[in-house]
Amino acid sequence: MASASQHPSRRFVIPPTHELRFELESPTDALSITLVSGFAELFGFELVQGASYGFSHEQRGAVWAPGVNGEGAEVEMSSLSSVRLTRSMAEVAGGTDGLQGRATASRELTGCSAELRQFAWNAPCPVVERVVTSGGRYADPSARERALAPATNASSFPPTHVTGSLDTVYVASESAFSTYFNLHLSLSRLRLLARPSSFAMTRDLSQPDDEVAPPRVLVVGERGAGKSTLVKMLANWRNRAERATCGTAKPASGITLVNLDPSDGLWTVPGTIGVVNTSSIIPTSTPAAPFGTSFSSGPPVPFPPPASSSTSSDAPPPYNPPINPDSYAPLLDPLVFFAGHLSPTVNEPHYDLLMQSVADAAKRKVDEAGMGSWKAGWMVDTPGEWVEKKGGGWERVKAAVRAFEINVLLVVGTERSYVEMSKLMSTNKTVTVVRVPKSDGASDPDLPTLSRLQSLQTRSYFYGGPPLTQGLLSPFSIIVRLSDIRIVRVGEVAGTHAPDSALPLGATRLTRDTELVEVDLEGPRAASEVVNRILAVPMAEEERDGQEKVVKGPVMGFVWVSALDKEKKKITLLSPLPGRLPRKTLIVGGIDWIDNA
Ligand SMILES: Nc1ncnc2c1ncn2[C@@H]1O[C@H](COP(=O)(O)OP(=O)(O)OP(=O)(O)O)[C@@H](O)[C@H]1O
Repeated sequence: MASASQHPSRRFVIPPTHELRFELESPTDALSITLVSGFAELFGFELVQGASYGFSHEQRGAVWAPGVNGEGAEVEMSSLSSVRLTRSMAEVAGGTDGLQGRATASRELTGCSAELRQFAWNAPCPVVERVVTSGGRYADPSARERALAPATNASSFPPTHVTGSLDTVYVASESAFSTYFNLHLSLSRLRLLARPSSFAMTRDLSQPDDEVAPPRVLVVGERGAGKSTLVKMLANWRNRAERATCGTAKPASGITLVNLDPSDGLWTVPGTIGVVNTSSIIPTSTPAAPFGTSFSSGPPVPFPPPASSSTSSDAPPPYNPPINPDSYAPLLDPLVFFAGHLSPTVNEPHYDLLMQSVADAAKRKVDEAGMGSWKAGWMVDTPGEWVEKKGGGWERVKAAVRAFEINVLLVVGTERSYVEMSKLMSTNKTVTVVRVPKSDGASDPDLPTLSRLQSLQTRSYFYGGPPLTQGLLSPFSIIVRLSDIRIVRVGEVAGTHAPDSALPLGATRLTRDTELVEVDLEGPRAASEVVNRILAVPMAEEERDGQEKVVKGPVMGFVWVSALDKEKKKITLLSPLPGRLPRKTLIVGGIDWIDNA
């Protein structure tokens, strides 16, 4: 095993309220940061001294020294090349032998110091073993052999080579985080002042409706302005404060987070929106799971899989999970809705229905979670397109303000957007429009990066990982008779029907955008419509609950179509769970994925 002393380190000093920004430029790069002394946090997640935090998959981030007791920070970085690792990156990164020594030395010199190490691995995702039980059947017998064969070096994890250098690391003096923290303090004050109405407390009709609402925040801003990061920081700060004050007698209450951007793929796969109530403090390690993961895809396996994965002498050693459990994305229990497309504009009527369903679900979650959660309010993250008037973005903002009973509209970024949003809300006296600056470190990833990330998110849903955040999952390949399922889409495929303006005078369209349209699985276009597509499994059962609930209700999970055999009238699906599909009706959208593991 490569020891820590083999990796020379560089140190950076972070003065109080400054940020150390880093950016992993290649999908094969990885980095670990160790806080050696002092106080520092990463997007609201406090770093523990001596513990090692890993980053992967083109993650960008910033270690912020909040300036506790006026102290700054010192950061040490190691840039490695062509070093051969024999154990997992996390284990090397987590090795504390050399680091503790530096910590002591460093603490004497300055208030805080941290250490950065960069790694790279050959394969972005680990494939150590896929377990096949009697419940799972492989359509192609060789697929089973392939799946059971030990992973080859070409696609192995742990990493075998370390290359590259940490070029994109710098200390930034202009940080927006102090402003963000002040915003958190203002929101905390609103939470303290919040009071349910006397009527709601007593159910006595003679009591007035004198509610003082908690902060219900809608965050808007251009793509890559740092909206999701801001939501995460505000949620982490709130949850840290709640944990610090609630004591041990009762569990900490959560805050409700809503994501309305289908391209984010926050908790499951891209193409979804959803809501979660959480008291977790969310770490940052990979953009594939920026807000934790959902366990709807099966239990994570945070321990090494059985030794069968390394029977051959060439096989890599078994997967070792990160030593530092704090770097795991926490398991959350989100309610997820399938929009089916990466942009809300593809089928707006359907998206609007889903947004209303998410709003109803958020209110229900808050009611169920108790007074602490009610006072925490909620934070709603939105797609970047919404700051633009063209494309109906502003209409969506207004609709979201109504649906989520928003009282704080947070504009991240330009003054122009702030002025426009203020005008938009000028008639709504209950909404306060607040502008916060965009962090210079936040930026919109380019399209290839985005599509790599979206593919990784889908892969993580089925297989688990990425390695620094989660254990390994074992999806099943199942074969289903075409007569046993009904694949539907919501509305016609975009672009295949004439616009309303082109219809003859007085004529209306036969299929509405919110109606289920069955895909003819034996028709000539069937393969192009479903193969390599993600299908959502709705919670509602079409025959029992009706179409409407399928269209606007939440989903219980996803399967992926790997093959369609029209002659044998069978379809092959990759499913997180073995056995029969829980629903006959499956919803297809436009989310493609190739399983190139
Ligand atoms: N201060 C910072 N330093 C370095 N990187 C940052 C900083 N703030 C945000 N980032 C990074 O910038 C990228 C974009 O941030 P984020 O996803 O929060 O933006 P967004 O506005 O939600 O984007 P979108 O509209 O595409 O969802 C992310 O990779 C995030 O980690």
